[in-house]
Amino acid sequence: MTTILDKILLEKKKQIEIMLENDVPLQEHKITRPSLFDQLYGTEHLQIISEIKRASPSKGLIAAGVNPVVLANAYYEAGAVCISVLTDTPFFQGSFQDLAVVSDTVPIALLCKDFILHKVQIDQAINAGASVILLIVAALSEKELQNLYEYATSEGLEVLVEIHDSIELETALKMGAKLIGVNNRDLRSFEVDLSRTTEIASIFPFHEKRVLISESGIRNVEDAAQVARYGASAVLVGESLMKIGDVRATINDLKVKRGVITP
Ligand SMILES: O=C(O)c1ccccc1NCC(=O)[C@H](O)[C@H](O)COP(=O)(O)O
Repeated sequence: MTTILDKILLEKKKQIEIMLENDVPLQEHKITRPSLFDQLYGTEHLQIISEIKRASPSKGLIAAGVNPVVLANAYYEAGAVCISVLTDTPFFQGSFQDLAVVSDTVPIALLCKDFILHKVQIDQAINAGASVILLIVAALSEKELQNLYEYATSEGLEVLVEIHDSIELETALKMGAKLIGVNNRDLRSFEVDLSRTTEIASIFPFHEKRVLISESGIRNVEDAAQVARYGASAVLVGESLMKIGDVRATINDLKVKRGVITP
């Protein structure tokens, strides 16, 4: 059966062909944004990676007309540790233009949230001002993952490696990932389950100086508290923040105290 992830990756390959034909060169760059890892490692309180998300395959339109500059400023002033910008257009209605305007607006860590399969996308992310990229274990072979990871870090980026189960955790650990995100959403079935984070947390090597991030499906302070209790350093939140009126109060509420417990 063809899943949504298969469809996204197929479309992404077509976009990569076009990017390669257009040959946009990597610009001279020096990444000066604060390190996401440094801010998350050992944090006492859960930190918030706030996402700009206009639409999604699971929810359709969320906030199509959002102004990314206004929202990025609100996230920054509310104390988000990082802003995640979805740059995929066909499925999320985002763009590298969104990333570039957010980059011009805020000085904090900036995540290019896309389905990266080729280094040309990493070049685009850098050109648009990202300091962090996402690599999804389920979308790449181990060799591709390693090559893209090494290329991104050699260009000064941090890499958030996204996993969904213990086998993918093994892959991420083997390649030396320091920032590891558990996606609570199954990208094939859309099912969201926060116990993905608690299960991974129970086998996560916190003592090895690695950071665990819980991604997707965080709707309220109870959800935040659940993943924080198990040692997550940050949550990546999209839809709930896009729909909420008071971003400042919500981000503040989500910054609950962390603790590492064994389930
Ligand atoms: O959000 C989706 O429907 C989706 C479907 C298929 C692949 C990826 C998808 N989302 C990307 C993300 O990882 C989320 O935008 C991010 O973690 C925030 O999730 P949420 O807070 O649940 O909006």
